[in-house]
Amino acid sequence: MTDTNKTDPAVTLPAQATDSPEPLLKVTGLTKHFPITKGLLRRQAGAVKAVDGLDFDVRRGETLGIVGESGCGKSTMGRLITRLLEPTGGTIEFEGKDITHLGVAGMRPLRRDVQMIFQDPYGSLNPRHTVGTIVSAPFKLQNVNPEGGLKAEVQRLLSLVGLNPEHYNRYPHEFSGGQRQRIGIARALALKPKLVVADEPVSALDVSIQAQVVNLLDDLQEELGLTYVIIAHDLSVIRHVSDRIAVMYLGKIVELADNKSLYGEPMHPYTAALMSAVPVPDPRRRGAKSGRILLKGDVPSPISPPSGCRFHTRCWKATQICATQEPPLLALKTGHQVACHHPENAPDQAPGDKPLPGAADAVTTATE
Ligand SMILES: Nc1ncnc2c1ncn2[C@@H]1O[C@H](COP(=O)(O)OP(=O)(O)OP(=O)(O)O)[C@@H](O)[C@H]1O
Repeated sequence: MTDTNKTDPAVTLPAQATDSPEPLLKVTGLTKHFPITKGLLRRQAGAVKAVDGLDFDVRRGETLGIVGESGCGKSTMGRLITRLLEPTGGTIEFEGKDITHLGVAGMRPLRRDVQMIFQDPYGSLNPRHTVGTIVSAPFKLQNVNPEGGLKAEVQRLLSLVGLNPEHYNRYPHEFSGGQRQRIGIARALALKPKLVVADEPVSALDVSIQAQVVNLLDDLQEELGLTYVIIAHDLSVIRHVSDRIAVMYLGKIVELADNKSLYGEPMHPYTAALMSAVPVPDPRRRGAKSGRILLKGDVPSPISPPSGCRFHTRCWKATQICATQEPPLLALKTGHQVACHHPENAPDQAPGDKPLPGAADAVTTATE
């Protein structure tokens, strides 16, 4: 089956307000430690520090991209802010209301406002249910009777995401990967949410289909005034969709900036390394000496992360202070925060500090 990215221009939902100065979501000191238990008595022997003190806002109408290597805590963060996971510490405020520890009943109205799109468009759809049943489910769960009837509303949503409304009675296996992700998007948008958290929404799709789904998300945002948090390990997807971007490393945000500033003048050495590893698509630049920074070694374990700056064990700029003092996330330029003692493209925060032995060998550089 072919995948189309056409949305029906006749179908619109009211746009949500985008001019309020209050952030839609505010996260302070957000932490999630998964306990590791041992023995018959399941004594706690340690913890996986998956998310370890995050501070950020999501503004109305924006797309905040979250990027970082596998295991840095992106999905855990997504599940915390949608309250699918209970945080260990910190606070989550949605429209100024503290929702950190709301129970099932308290969360009920919020379930309409905050929706999640998952990575695997097949695994997240029940194969025994028709598309009609899948997209109707949020209405039934929330006891919502749409004007004009449920079937008409579901068919309207299917056309909104570029699917044929006649396919209401088909099953997920009858659709392509991209179309299945569109079904997941229709389900997420059913109750007109204010915030949509998409965890790797295109990484399971063929590259040729990825752009179509990314463009659909873009179109729907404009049409419906949605606010997105998009989680991805792929820097080019994040660059394409995001207004602002948070870079995560081992459970922490190491850099947070607007798209242009982050890609134009990255400040954290980790961000610089991530970006220099992205292949250059422009054939004219392929032959140029781009000086790619190749990080050596693996990401350390989140069970016992390195002291001080968590990146210091892989950083070519690391000095004594990096091993002992955790750098705070500071705005070194307007709208550009970084947690680094020795940032790129900004004044050194600890000039004259002694380099750590072997730091210079933490990377190799490659020229193409
Ligand atoms: N339920 C859990 N119990 C124990 N550890 C967990 C649990 N969920 C996640 N983790 C661990 O927390 C850390 C962060 O995982 P998370 O899935 O949030 O990272 P990620 O950046 O989304 O990675 P990926 O892109 O591979 O999904 C990892 O070390 C992971 O093994």
